[in-house]
Amino acid sequence: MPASLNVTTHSFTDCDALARALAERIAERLRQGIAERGKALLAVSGGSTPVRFFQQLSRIELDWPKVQVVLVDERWVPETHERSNARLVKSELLQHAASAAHFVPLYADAPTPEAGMVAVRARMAALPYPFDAVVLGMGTDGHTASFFPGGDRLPEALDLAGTTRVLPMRAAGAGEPRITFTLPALLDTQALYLHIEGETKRQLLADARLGLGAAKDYPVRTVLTQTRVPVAVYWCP
Ligand SMILES: O=C(O)[C@H](O)[C@@H](O)[C@H](O)[C@H](O)COP(=O)(O)O
Repeated sequence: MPASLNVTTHSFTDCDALARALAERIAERLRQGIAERGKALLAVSGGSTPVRFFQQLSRIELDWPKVQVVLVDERWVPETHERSNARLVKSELLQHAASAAHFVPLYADAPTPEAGMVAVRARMAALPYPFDAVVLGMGTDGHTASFFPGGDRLPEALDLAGTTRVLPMRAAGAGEPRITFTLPALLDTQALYLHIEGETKRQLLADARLGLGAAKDYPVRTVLTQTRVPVAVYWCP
């Protein structure tokens, strides 16, 4: 499949409409997973962008007890920390109808991601892959998940031939140490979404897709140019 055909863009004039449409799309995927195999697995991103989408999805009725939710990446901080993605998922997504879903954290109570890795790997190995849906975000430095420019394990995380599912990641732009699903692990999915908002990110993504200037080295480019799974970009201004 030519790379250009692998990416479709869904543009919305208002971000609430995007959140509703994406939530409905993901709910449909989860329902399909439950219908086909009695359970569903969803991976979501942290950061600030997904809040409205989480709020919409949390109110959609479906068989939530059969849904397991994970994060594509996590900052290595306890759930009580304001930068914890788990905290965000619990307060914005696992509410209302979705409070019956089962959240599986990427964080373990250990001082470093390396020290917690055995526990986290075992937890993640027990999940029912493939994902029914993976929803990525993107930073203005071109990172997605914890695939940060200059990340200490970036080549390993992006290696499509790799077999490791989760990795620690450290990078100057990442703040605290992180833990992230690798790209091949995230591509083990029925459907892949990239949710971005704002003109800056739209332009950056376009540049990354075409490999223009500095954007040719942005980690998100590897997601856009892979041909294993189509990418549905959801964008609003
Ligand atoms: O933990 C995280 O930071 C995320 O999972 C990360 O990959 C996020 O999707 C981007 O940084 C976008 O973040 P914003 O939505 O805050 O711009």
